[in-house]
This record gives sequence, C-alpha cells and structure tokens, in this order.
Amino acid sequence: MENILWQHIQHLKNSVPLIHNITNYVVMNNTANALLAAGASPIMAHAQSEIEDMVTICQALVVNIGTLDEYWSMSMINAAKKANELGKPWILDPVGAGATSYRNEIIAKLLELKPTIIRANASEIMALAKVSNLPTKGVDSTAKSNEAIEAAKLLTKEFASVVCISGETDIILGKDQKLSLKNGNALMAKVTGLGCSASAITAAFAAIIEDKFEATSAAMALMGVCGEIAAKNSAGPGSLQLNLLDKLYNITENEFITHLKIGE
Ligand SMILES: Nc1ncnc2c1ncn2[C@@H]1O[C@H](COP(=O)(O)OP(=O)(O)OP(=O)(O)O)[C@@H](O)[C@H]1O
Ligand SMILES: Cc1ncsc1CCO
Ligand SMILES: [Mg+2]
Repeated sequence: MENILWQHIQHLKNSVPLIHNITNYVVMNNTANALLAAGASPIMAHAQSEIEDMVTICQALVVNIGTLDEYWSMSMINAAKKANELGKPWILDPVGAGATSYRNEIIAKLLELKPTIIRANASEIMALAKVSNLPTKGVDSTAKSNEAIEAAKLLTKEFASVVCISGETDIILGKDQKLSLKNGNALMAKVTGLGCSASAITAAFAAIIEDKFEATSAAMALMGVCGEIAAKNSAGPGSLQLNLLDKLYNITENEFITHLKIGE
C-alpha cells in the first residue's frame, strides 16, 4: 500500500490537475497554497454566472460550506449538479455540520446530489448521519474518529462512495474497505483550515485517480505525514502552517515511507 500511495503522490505532481474550489473566506489562501505545494492548480470561484463553465474546465470540484450564505449555497448546488452531469468527482466538506438548521438544510440538499467523497471531522460526520445527540462546538470536533465509524458507514451506503473521518486517526471508508492512518500531530488542529486543505488535496487526487478510496487515502496520508514532519520542526501554529507547505512541496519517498503509519 505504501508504494501505491507514493506513486499516486508522484502522479499528482506530474499531472497538475485544475481544481475548482467553492470554499470559505477563512481558508481560501491556505487552501490554494496547499494545492499548489502538493502539485495541483487551484481556482477559487463562486459567481453563479460562471459556475457551470468553471466546473466544465476543471478536473474536480470542492464544495466547502464553511462561510455559507444564501448566494453561495445556490452556487454550490449548481456546481455539484454540473459535476454530476459531466461525471466529474466532487468532494463535500460539511464544515460546522449540525451547528445550525440552515447548515443542515443546505447539507441535506448537497447530500441528495451524492458527493463522490465526504471529508469531515468526527462531530461533522455524526451530524451528517443524524445519529448524534452531541452538541457541536462549531467547526472543531468534540468526538474521536472511531466514534463516527457507524455514521460514516451509513453515509457510504446512502450518499457517497468514500467517506473520510479526520482527527488524531484518519479513517477512510469505502463500500467494503477501511483504512486507518495514524500520522499527523495535535498541533495541526491549532491551524485553521487544515481539514479544508485535506479536502482540497483529496479533490486533487480524485481528479487523477480512478479508485476514489485510494485517492482519499493518498491525500490523507500525504497531509498526515507532512503535518507530522512539519510539526516536529515548528515552534507553534504559525511556523507549522509554513513548514507544512514546504513539506507538501519537498517530501521525499524515504520520508514518506518511513513515517507512514497505516493502522488496522
Ligand atoms: N490530534 C491530532 N493528532 C494528529 N493529527 C491530527 C489531530 N487533529 C487533526 N489532525 C490532522 O489535521 C488534519 C485536519 O484534520 P481535522 O480533523 O483537524 O480537520 P477539521 O476539523 O475539518 O479542520 P478545519 O475545519 O479547521 O479545516 C488532518 O490531516 C488530521 O489528520
Ligand atoms: C473558523 C472557520 N469558520 C468558518 S469556516 C472556518 C475555517 C475552518 O473550517
Ligand atoms: Mg473542517
């Protein structure tokens, strides 16, 4: 598995797919930089007049509801419909799922359009599957990844081909597949939007890899290993953000293979 994932990482750097992001104001800049560093080409666009043309020229789409509003939600729905029509992969990042009824209403509409991949933290995954009575604290998770496995399984059956629960352990679930990745560092949760970057990088791999379970695994492995190495050389969240970009750009095969921790 390690070698296949490394080949996918090389493949991304050689392919430079164009990734359309409808994402939140908070993370636009770090997400674009993370995509560039990993080897993709980002474009952030949400105007309704161009949304369908943009989906048409891009190889994958990210729908991230972080700073949702009434105008953007229409752009998201139209973009997802166009991606489905063209058979292009699209990734849903349901930031803050469960926090408000408006968010839940838009998420329900997006789920009906069957995202190719869902990437979210454990609280959000449980909110999506409506199996949780836990209060959400907004965009940060209050639960552990393994508490959301049943919820994620429901989502793979009902809506998405692949679901990733991120956190201390990242768990990737396909229809009959499961992979746990135990990389990363707790400091990663102190930089805003690294989950959003993980979702965008997942879109980049989905653009070039037919098998979406492997694409999601490659993305989360790359983020986890790079974040872990970067955190060791960082005094705090500020330098982690910069060091992570550098590591996404210059990670070597040896670093990747020796650090990767695949669980059961
Ligand atoms: N405690 C932790 N230990 C190791 N890695 C972590 C930890 N928490 C988060 N990560 C890593 O940080 C990245 C982002 O995941 P996280 O679950 O924090 O996303 P998120 O909650 O959606 O973040 P955001 O909404 O700020 O984008 C993933 O690569 C994940 O593996
Ligand atoms: C802090 C925050 N608020 C809305 S989106 C976002 C970025 C992390 O998801
Ligand atoms: Mg998030």
